[in-house]
Amino acid sequence: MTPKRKLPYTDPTGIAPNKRSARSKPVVLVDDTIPTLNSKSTGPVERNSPEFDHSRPEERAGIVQRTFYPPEMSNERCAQYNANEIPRPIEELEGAIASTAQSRAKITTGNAVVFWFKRDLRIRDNKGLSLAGKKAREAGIPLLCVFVVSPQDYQAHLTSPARVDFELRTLAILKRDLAELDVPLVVETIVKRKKVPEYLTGLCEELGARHLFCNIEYEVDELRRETLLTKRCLEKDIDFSAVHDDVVVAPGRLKTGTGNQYAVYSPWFRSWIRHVHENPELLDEWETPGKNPPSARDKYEHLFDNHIPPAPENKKLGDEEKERFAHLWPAGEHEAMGRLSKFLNEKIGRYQAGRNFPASNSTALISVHHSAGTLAARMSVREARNVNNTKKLDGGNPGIAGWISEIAWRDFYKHVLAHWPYVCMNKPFKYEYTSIEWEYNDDHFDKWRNGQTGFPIVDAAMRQLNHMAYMHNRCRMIVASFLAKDLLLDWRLGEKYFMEHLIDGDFASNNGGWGFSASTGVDPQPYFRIFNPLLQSEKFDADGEYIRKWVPELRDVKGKAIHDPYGRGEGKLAAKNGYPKPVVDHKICRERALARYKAGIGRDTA
Ligand SMILES: Cc1cc2nc3c(=O)[nH]c(=O)nc-3n(C[C@H](O)[C@H](O)[C@H](O)COP(=O)(O)OP(=O)(O)OC[C@H]3O[C@@H](n4cnc5c(N)ncnc54)[C@H](O)[C@@H]3O)c2cc1C
Repeated sequence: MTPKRKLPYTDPTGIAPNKRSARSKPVVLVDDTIPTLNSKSTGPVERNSPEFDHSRPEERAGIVQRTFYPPEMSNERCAQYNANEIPRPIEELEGAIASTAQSRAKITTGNAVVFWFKRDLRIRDNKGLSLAGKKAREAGIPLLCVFVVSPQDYQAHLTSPARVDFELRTLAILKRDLAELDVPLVVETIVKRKKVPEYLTGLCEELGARHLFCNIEYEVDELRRETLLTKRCLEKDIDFSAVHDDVVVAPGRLKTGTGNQYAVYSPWFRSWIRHVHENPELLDEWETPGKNPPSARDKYEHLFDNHIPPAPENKKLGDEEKERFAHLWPAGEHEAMGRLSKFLNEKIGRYQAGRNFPASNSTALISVHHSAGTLAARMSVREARNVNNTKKLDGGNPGIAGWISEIAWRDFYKHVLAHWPYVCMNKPFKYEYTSIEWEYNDDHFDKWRNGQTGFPIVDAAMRQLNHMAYMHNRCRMIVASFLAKDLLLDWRLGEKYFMEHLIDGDFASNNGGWGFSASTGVDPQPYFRIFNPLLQSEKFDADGEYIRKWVPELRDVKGKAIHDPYGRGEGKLAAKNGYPKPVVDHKICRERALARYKAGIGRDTA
């Protein structure tokens, strides 16, 4: 192990130690005195000492959830993935699909075809469902659908209660729509996530189904589960088909001239555009399944009777929250289509000019639908192209081209996740940044999450998140940068908080966004480019409209002082209304972050 050096420390509060109040006293977020699962020593060890077990704070802060996962992966193993020395979960799944293809093709149809819904909660333009429907129609047998509620998966994936509620509301709509096609939707709660494959094979056996279809999810656990299912199903004479649907272009299809994966968005995007132009069928709509034979109603009456369960105990919302989220985020694919058409008809032309300004209401507010799969990304790109004056995805109206390029970001981050699977195992894409010394300061983290940092743009954004389970993209970047660079808190604390609160929480996009902001991700932006929250605020919320909406204590602050009331002569008014002073000094923090990043990176590359 490389010896840890003492790190330069500058107090970011800018207050002399003897003048610090109890409020600014740092409190560790993790308890260093409790021995860890893999620690040999029993007493506390200095963070900078060579014996310090770096997995401890991560585990105690709940970043590495040891109930479900092993300790943090080593840099050596990340390097092995990058050197193609160990197979990636996506390669294992694709390998299992290919190696079983011949045997699976010989399986004759049984009494029914089953489709397993996951994060693809729609009937329209759903590839896996469409293929399942086609198989059933050709064999003249019914299509049956299933969704598994897995409380452990919700816990392991940090799914927010708002999102669980959205999914359950969507399932009720989906069940009703499928019933109109005489297709039942079974919604079953399986407490232990490891039991899901067994439940699915058991269900197929019980129903006499020999074909099970689903769409692929790109997180590691899910890819491994589907690999296992491919083999287990075959042992039971069931053909399990997992297909690419969540993205426009499947991961692994775009390669650089030297045959490598792209790790930078711009060249990847040019390649994505070229690929879709050359393969326009990628945007074609998948056929909606037809009606089941009339006998299905009677035969599967018990399946139609099945009810949508309430949210699991650990993901329940209060009554007021339930009402608020149902009002803000109506569920289901009809709502998604309605939102999409309204955006395309009324707003997309202004998208490029307005998308960075949080008060301008210029974006589609559609991410929850892409994320829960109530809307296919493919459908969004196709419909946007259809309202343009060219078939070129990167031409014509700049608003349309710009919007399509944002959806491409979503594809990009899924490609990154599939090719660099360790990002799903708590490691940064730039794994050599693992040794950066992060803070685990309770007080700072509390202020950040509650919108009490004294930086108006940061506080407005965090309050938007806490109220709406959503935050504008520009603000996501600002608060993420503030957490990682100004507070120097472990960026994974912020990543986790986002997942636990966003209704549109999506592992790949969230991880990608946090990696971008903390400079630990795929983006080539160097760590020394640090967002200045004041400049961001002045540039993207010049009139303070967004701040005034979310921070009522500052509603009466006039002019430019809204961005920094204590620094611009409105401190008295802010203090009278209970608005806090800045928790840190940005200039000092900037220097501290530069030193820490430099030291951390140096430590691992030394
Ligand atoms: C730190 C951070 C965390 C994020 N976490 C998530 C997340 O958990 N889930 C999520 O869906 N998005 C996430 N994003 C991306 C982005 O902020 C949201 O997708 C966007 O704000 C959604 O609003 P909209 O639907 O109005 O987007 P629009 O601007 O209308 O964009 C259209 C669609 O394109 C996709 N998209 C847009 N921007 C991005 C982007 N930067 N990365 C990936 N996809 C994008 C979304 O599906 C979005 O619905 C994150 C960004 C950052 C910086």
